[in-house]
Amino acid sequence: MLAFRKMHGLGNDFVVLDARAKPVDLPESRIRAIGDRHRGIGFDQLLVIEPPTDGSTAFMRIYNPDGSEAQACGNGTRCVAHLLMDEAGSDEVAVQTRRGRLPSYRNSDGTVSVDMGAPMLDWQDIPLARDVDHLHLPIELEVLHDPVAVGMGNPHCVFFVPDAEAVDLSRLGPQIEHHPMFPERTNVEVASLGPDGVLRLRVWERGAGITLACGSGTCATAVAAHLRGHVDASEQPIRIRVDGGELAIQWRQDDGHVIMTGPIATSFLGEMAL
Ligand SMILES: N[C@H](CCC[C@H](N)C(=O)O)C(=O)O
Repeated sequence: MLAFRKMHGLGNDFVVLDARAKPVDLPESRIRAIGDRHRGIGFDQLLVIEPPTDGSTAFMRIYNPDGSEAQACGNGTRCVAHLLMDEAGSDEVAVQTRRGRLPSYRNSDGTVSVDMGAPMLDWQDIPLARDVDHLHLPIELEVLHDPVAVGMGNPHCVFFVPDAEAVDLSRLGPQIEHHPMFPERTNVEVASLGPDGVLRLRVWERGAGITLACGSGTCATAVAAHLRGHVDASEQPIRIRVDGGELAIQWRQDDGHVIMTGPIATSFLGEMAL
C-alpha cells in the first residue's frame, strides 16, 4: 500500500506522493491508472515530493494524467509548499521544480503565494516551433485567433475573446494543444475582461483537459493581458476568475517575477493499492 494525500487549489486537484525517504516506481501505465477517475483515484496532476538538489526544501515532480511530465504547476506548488511549511513549522519554503527554485510563503489570511519566476517570452524558451512574434501568433481556429504565447516553465497559448464562456473549449482546446506551432504541445487559455476589471479565464490543460483552475495558466494570462494593455498587473495583484474561484496575480516590476496567491485545501489522506 502506498500512502497519498489528495489536495487542491480552487478545485485544481492533485494526488501528492512523498518519495523523499523511498523512491516510488512510477511507469507511465501506473500514472495513468492512478489518474483514472473511475478505476483509480483521479487527479489533474500527480505530484511527487523528492529530495532537492539545489538547497530548496524539496523537489516536486509533476505528471499529467496522460503520463507526461510537466515543468511547472502553480497550484500544485502552493499545495506542496503548504505541506512543507506545516512540516517545517515555518511560513516560508522553497520548492524546486524543473522550472527552477520557487520561493513560497503563507499569508496571514491562510492563503499561499508562490513566486513563479519571470515569464519566458523568447520563442525558443516558450518553446515555439519558429521565430514569430509571440504577442501575435499566426494561429486561427474558428472564434480563436491572434493569441499570445507565454512560457511559465511550461507553454501557454492565451486567446482574448469577447466571452470566454461561449467558447467550445473541449472541442477547440485539444486542437490548439497539438498545433504545430508548439513543439512540446501547449496549455490553452481563453480569457475575457469583465466590466468589473476582473479577467474571466477558462483553461484547457496540456495532458489533462479542462480543469477548474490552472495556476501557471493564470500567471501566463496576467502577463499576456498586461503586455496587450488590457490590465496593469504591475502595481498590485489583478484578480482572475477561473471555474473554481479567484486567484490574484502580480507581475512584479523590480525583478520581473510573477507572484500567484490563492487558497489551498487538503481533501483526504489515503492509501492506494494500485
Ligand atoms: N495545473 C497546473 C498546470 C499543470 C501543467 C500541465 N498541464 C502542463 O503544462 O502540461 C498549474 O496550476 O499550473
